[in-house]
Amino acid sequence: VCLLYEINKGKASPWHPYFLHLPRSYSILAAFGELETQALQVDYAIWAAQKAVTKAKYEWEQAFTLMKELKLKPPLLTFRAWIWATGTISSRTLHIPWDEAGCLCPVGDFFNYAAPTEDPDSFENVENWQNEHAKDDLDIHHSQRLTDGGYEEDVAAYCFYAKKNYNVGEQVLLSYGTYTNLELLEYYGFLLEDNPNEKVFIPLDLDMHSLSCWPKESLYIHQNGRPSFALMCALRLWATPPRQRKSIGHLAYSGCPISKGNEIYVMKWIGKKCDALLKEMPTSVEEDKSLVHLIDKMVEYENLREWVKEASAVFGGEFGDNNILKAAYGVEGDNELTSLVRTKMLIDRWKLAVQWRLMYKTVVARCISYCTDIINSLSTQ
Ligand SMILES: C[S@@+](CC[C@H](N)C(=O)[O-])C[C@H]1O[C@@H](n2cnc3c(N)ncnc32)[C@H](O)[C@@H]1O
Repeated sequence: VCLLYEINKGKASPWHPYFLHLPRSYSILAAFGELETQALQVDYAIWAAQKAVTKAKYEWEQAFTLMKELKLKPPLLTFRAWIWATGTISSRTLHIPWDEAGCLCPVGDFFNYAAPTEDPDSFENVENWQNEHAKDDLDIHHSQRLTDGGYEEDVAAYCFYAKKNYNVGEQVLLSYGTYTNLELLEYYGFLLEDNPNEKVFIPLDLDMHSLSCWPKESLYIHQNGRPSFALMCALRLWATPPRQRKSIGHLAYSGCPISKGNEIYVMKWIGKKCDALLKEMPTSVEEDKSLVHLIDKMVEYENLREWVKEASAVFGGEFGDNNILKAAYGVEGDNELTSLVRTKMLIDRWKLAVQWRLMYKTVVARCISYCTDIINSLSTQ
């Protein structure tokens, strides 16, 4: 509300020059329509998008009376304006200790994102703990200075630190935190093709959850295809006959294989599950790759209809019933320019959704290879 209120002041706002440089739109999940949401294809991602839209609508409705009382101009009262403000806040604010809303920081928000490669608190880094602690003790001041940025009271300024030596002309990147691709989409409206913090969730049976004490969010597959520490523990325990679970449960919880047979059983289960998951998907990895390529090629077409015609000859499904055209041209009262801008934004979001599911499937496929390798190596031992 504060941001829209300030925008409403136009040139009279001291923030006006900054506002002129802000993006016109965001591809955050809350901006996803039905087409892009369904294009995610995976249930939990679809739910995340639907939840983001519902939450934004609810918050907009809650703020509406106040915004009317503040006499905001009608375009600033719309849901689109609300999504824009939400996107600005979620993708550009910096953390400050005295206000949970964070702050907007002109110039400070110029830094693009680079993923941190290691989460020091993660269970996945168990082997590194000892070394890390030793290093921390020796080098505590140094490591503190290696934080990317933060508000520093002594200088009353937000300070940023380069975490490596950059060459002239090289882009300086900042870590905003550890995010999966779905989280990056939700808060920032982009994703990384190579995200070391990606987590892929596969459907598990109820008893797998109830057997172990691991929270649901810890049962996932890493970007490199390896099942997470907790997922392996939970499945090893689940694959152990109930009467033995108590006596050898400690092995599972410490992350050790229980037996060769148990390990092969678990790997086979994950491999089969992943294989079935890929087969159930409406499109394959290869099809998604071609679709991303085709979307990129779209800029070469002068006319969207022409492009859709060609694309629907290659792909049935998503182009069927002229979904894209309907979504792009379906808003009454749009002039040609508005319609063009709207279409471009829609296609941007749609591409992100296709990229997201492609990454999901790529990780699932990597997991199948990982499981096969383990099974092969255990079988020959
Ligand atoms: C705080 S701004 C960073 C500067 C940004 N280029 C700008 O001024 O709009 C955050 C936004 O930049 C974009 N962004 C940041 N890092 C990115 C990356 N690694 N790849 C693609 N887009 C990125 C996303 O749109 C994100 O919402």
